[in-house]
Amino acid sequence: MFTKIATRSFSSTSASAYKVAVLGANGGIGQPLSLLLKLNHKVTDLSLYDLKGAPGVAADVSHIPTHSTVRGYNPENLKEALTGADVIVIPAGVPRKPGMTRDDLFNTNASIVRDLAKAAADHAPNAAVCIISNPVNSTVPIVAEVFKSKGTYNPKKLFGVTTLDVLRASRFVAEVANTNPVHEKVTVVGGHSGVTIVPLLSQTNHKSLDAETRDALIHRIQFGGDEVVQAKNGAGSATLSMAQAGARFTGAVLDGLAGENDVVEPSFVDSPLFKDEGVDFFASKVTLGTEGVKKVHSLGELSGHEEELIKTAKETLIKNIQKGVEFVKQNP
Ligand SMILES: NC(=O)C1=CN([C@@H]2O[C@H](COP(=O)(O)OP(=O)(O)OC[C@H]3O[C@@H](n4cnc5c(N)ncnc54)[C@H](O)[C@@H]3O)[C@@H](O)[C@H]2O)C=CC1
Ligand SMILES: O=C([O-])CC(=O)C(=O)O
Repeated sequence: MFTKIATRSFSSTSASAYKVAVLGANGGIGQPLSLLLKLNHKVTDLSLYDLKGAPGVAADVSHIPTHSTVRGYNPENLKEALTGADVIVIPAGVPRKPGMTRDDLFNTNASIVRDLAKAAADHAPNAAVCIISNPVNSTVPIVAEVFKSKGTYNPKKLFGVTTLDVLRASRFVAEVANTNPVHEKVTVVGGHSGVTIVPLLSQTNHKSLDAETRDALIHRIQFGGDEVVQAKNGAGSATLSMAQAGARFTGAVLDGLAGENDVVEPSFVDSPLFKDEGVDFFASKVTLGTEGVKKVHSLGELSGHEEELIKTAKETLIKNIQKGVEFVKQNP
């Protein structure tokens, strides 16, 4: 069979030439994420950093013949890893084991994310920063506080990556409705843990599911991470699906930076939607542009049931966000 291979031309002066740094690149997410980013033609400089092992991942990934340079860095070269980065993706930190909540990761991951945020603020203050490390509802506010303390906070350039919830929603809704998940688009809003994850099924073609089916579907989307944690049985949490989610979200940020039109993905961002109620960060659809966040979309029309879910999500989010802010105040 003859397969037509698409050819593209590249120029080193192209407006679509970006340095992307992955912090935690030797991890379960970091490795496949680095692979997928090597396949993104907008990434011309892929910078892989970890406490150890990143040079090995870089050597491996660098043999893939796409038009990018790949370099691996150990802690003594963190500055070099970050300098000139347009986008920084952070999957550094420990994952869950069965029986743990994402919040149980706070004690370990808060300081990891704080320290990486300090380095990012010092060496790449204009980069878009995409946070994967859990608990996202708290680690994103931690990064914001660190950048504020250094006078470099740009709310348009900080993102909590909630794309895995979007992928799961597409997959799980398709399983219930017996449709092709590729065509299922579900907006997921709120945050990234349990009840803070709110899929807006009323805005899909599946608004008339009976209450029992709907509730089971929503529960599966909210607790999809637990399915993987339990199946991996102590060996970690989602890595491969998360790498795909992270690559998709990073790709969308790059598309936005490159000035492409109508780049829209849900993300947990510094949001005006519920600030007057004390919820400073909230995930909703975001249009991505050359300066990062171009527009934070409102939630649109909600069912009464979704209104209730959002109310519950906000109560937990306020506490999760406050915990991150307090952590930086107490442990600057
Ligand atoms: N946002 C989301 O949807 C998801 C988030 N996660 C979170 O992503 C994080 C990473 O998960 P995995 O890759 O499975 O864990 P992992 O343990 O396999 O990898 C983590 C990597 O981070 C590195 N690391 C630790 N401290 C570091 C530091 N100070 N600087 C640089 N690198 C450092 C480790 O050396 C390791 O290579 C966890 O917190 C997990 O909960 C996981 C799945 C989905
Ligand atoms: O469940 C976890 O701990 C990892 C995660 O965030 C997810 O899979 O959504």
